[in-house]
Amino acid sequence: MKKIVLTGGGTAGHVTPNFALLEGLAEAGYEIHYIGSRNGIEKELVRQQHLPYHPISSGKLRRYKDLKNLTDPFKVLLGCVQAWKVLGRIRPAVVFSKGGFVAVPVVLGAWLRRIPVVVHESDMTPGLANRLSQPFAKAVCTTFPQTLEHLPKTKGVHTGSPIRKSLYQGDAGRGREFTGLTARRPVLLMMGGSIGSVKVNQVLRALLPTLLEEFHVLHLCGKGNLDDKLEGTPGYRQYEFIGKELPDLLAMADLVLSRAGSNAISEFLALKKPALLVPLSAGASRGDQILNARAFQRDGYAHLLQEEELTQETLLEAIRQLWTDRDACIRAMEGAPHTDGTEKVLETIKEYSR
Ligand SMILES: CC(=O)N[C@H]1[C@@H](OP(=O)(O)OP(=O)(O)OC[C@H]2O[C@@H](n3ccc(=O)[nH]c3=O)[C@H](O)[C@@H]2O)O[C@H](CO)[C@@H](O)[C@@H]1O
Repeated sequence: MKKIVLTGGGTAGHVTPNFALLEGLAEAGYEIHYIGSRNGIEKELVRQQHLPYHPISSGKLRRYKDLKNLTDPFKVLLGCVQAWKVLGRIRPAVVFSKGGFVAVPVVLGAWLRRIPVVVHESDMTPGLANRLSQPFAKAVCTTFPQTLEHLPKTKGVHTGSPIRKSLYQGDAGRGREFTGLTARRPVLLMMGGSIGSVKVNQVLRALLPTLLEEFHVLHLCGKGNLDDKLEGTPGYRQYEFIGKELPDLLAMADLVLSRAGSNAISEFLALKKPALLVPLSAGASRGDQILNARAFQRDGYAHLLQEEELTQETLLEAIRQLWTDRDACIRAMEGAPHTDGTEKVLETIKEYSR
């Protein structure tokens, strides 16, 4: 039986797109394995998918410091040896990497074993792990067409972002049952990226008394960010991270307030959810979310509020403005050329499997 090793981790955005491929890979006859870190978010997410999980050592994730992401060279080297060994046991036909720091040793291990590697880059410009992986990959799939400019002509393939099928199967009724918010009122879903956003959380929470007069608010606030004082607030529900109920919560949502992580915004586009994006500032990141959000704003799929301009007043005004422009946003998204990269990524993987 043909085998495939999936890898990627550190934040959910480097993991969840892999899951969109599972059904198609199984249909194509691949036995699927996952290599991830010992303690990263990918471990628990992959366990929920019941896939064989092979943990390796990986350099510490020091976010936003670019090269320092890989400053633990010993652990990275150990990870390479471990990945090389695991790959020798599994002997996959191909490795698919969704990036993130754990992916680099796996890509190197695969290259040493002459196993073809396909990488996927979600952001407009390639992240550090993918920049390091690119020379060892046969192909680099991209969410945005503009990313091809940053890649060798022979390797870049614009595919779009793979979207999990389950996201299309959400049911608002089930969501209302789960949240207990049964009254008919517009629903604002706030998603701060897979780890939440302390900054947006604070402003949103300060604004709640006003917002709750107009909306129900579902708040995905990130691990460790629950606010006990707000438990029981009528019309408001907070969750650290939502797993299998996410499709139902998205189905309930009329508007989304979100960071501009590439996978999250690709999901809003695929589901035609008008979004107000507050991208992570360039000071706190390499600025990828700003580029993502600008592209979405330009195409009319979302509204943009810069973090530097985020106050209770601007947030309230921007939410109200999006509510007014909701139909125009949905129309723009309905006209988007293609919004789900699953099939194209699967084709690329099959093409390069040995
Ligand atoms: C802080 C940071 O480094 N962010 C980066 C990270 O974002 P991050 O890891 O937050 O990834 P995204 O926002 O792209 O995706 C988040 C994923 O988590 C899922 N989700 C989220 C909340 C929840 O409760 N349940 C759930 O399932 C979303 O549906 C989505 O699939 O990787 C992205 C893709 O490389 C980049 O664009 C972001 O800039």
